[in-house]
Amino acid sequence: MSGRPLLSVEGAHKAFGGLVAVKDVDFIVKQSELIGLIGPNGSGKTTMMNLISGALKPTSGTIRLDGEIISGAPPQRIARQGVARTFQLVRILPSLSAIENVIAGAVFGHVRAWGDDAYREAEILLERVGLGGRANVPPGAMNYIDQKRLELARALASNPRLLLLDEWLAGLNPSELQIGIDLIRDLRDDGCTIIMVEHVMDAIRSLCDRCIVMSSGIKIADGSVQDVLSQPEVVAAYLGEEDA
Ligand SMILES: Nc1ncnc2c1ncn2[C@@H]1O[C@H](COP(=O)(O)OP(=O)(O)OP(=O)(O)O)[C@@H](O)[C@H]1O
Repeated sequence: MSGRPLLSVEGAHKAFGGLVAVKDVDFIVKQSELIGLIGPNGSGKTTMMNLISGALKPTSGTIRLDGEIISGAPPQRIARQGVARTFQLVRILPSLSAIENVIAGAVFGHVRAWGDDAYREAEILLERVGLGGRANVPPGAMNYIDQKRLELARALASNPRLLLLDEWLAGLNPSELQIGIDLIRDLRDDGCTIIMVEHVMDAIRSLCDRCIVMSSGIKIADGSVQDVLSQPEVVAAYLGEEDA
């Protein structure tokens, strides 16, 4: 992948008291890459996403977005700088309609849009994620995959430079999973830069340019999916895990 570096993580370290969740992790994500961040349960993947999005401040280390330091900044500032995310447990505003949720993403994000412009863009995004014609539906009346689609549309509404997907495919049935994979593939093909934390290995295999493997807070592998998944240390880390 020949793009320029968009995200650089240098010596990222996060301790919760005596527990080190992320230990001196370094990696670079280039423009338009789709990176899988994988590893066994409790290996530090979500903590790493939280360090990038600003939900957590690193104990030490530096994270840069397009050369600018973002580590330690509040999450709303990092969102404005162009990092959008979805959460392991869907977070949408239940009292707002679908389209209002998407507009909220546009208002607080990287490329801010207001009024009619925001409405039109939100309609396009709803269409894009497969929710065309459902602008006025309250999220509570949607099934799980549609809520996931909505959260993705909200994240995309800010026109992010970097999209973080935290187990976005979790909990989908096999046919929904294929829809979800196709949707992420479309984003990738449009040049979106994405880090996806995922346990669904078929999705990692079919979507990712590269994957980074964490185990006990340490980055143990970084490379093409095929190479990484055949490394003995990675196999050992997954031993006993369902997806190994
Ligand atoms: N806020 C917190 N306070 C204390 N410990 C935490 C906190 N957040 C995470 N941890 C611990 O840090 C370690 C890494 O957790 P993390 O959620 O980052 O792992 P993960 O790889 O995302 O796991 P999973 O795949 O199960 O979601 C775990 O031991 C977890 O219990």
